[in-house]
Amino acid sequence: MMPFKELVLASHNAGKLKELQAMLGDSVRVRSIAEFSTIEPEETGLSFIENAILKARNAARLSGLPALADDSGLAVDALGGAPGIYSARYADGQGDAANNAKLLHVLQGVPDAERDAQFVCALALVRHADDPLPIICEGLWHGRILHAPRGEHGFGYDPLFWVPECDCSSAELPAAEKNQLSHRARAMSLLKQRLGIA
Ligand SMILES: O=P(O)(O)OP(=O)(O)OP(=O)(O)OC[C@H]1O[C@@H](n2cnc3c(O)ncnc32)[C@H](O)[C@@H]1O
Ligand SMILES: [Mg+2]
Repeated sequence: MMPFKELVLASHNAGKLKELQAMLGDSVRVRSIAEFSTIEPEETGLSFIENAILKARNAARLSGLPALADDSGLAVDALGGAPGIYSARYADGQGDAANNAKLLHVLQGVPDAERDAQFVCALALVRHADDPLPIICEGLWHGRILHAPRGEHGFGYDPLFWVPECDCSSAELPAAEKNQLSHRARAMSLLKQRLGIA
């Protein structure tokens, strides 16, 4: 049993919200942070975990509810792990298409064998804004950066992320399949185990 009936999802990203909601199912009543505020907190942490905690605390403070936050991104080996925690801001806040264009540009001429990457997801759950023991779960998804976008599903960097085990990009995977395999799916599966709702 989920230890509470209701929680707020601390994300302003529609793609993430859809995936998280699908993964949580009806285990808990999910509220959106958009009901409480449209202002996004500054992500000042140096790690996915710090940023996830910061977003969860902010949402719990605004809503008075337990809060679940997701901080995620793409770490490219050839770029020393960039864009990493800066994935959303890679092209200075110009959005997904600009982020993808920049990534393709900086990887121009890099051969397939050197295009390994992983999606990273850190989930943080706080019971209240000052929770001294947030629950943290992480998930990784290994793949490779394509030379051109493929597929229409998903969001963010999905059209550039080749998934070797599926022989397609993550934007070519139907939502239900991505939600079984992704970095977010792995982190959520661990969270459900921790909460005893697996
Ligand atoms: O912080 P919130 O409000 O949750 O929304 P955000 O979009 O700013 O989220 P992050 O700060 O965690 O940044 C995540 C970045 O990584 C990308 N990303 C994360 N998960 C992804 C996925 O499953 N598929 C494609 N791109 C993903 C996403 O597009 C963003 O550019
Ligand atoms: Mg963000």
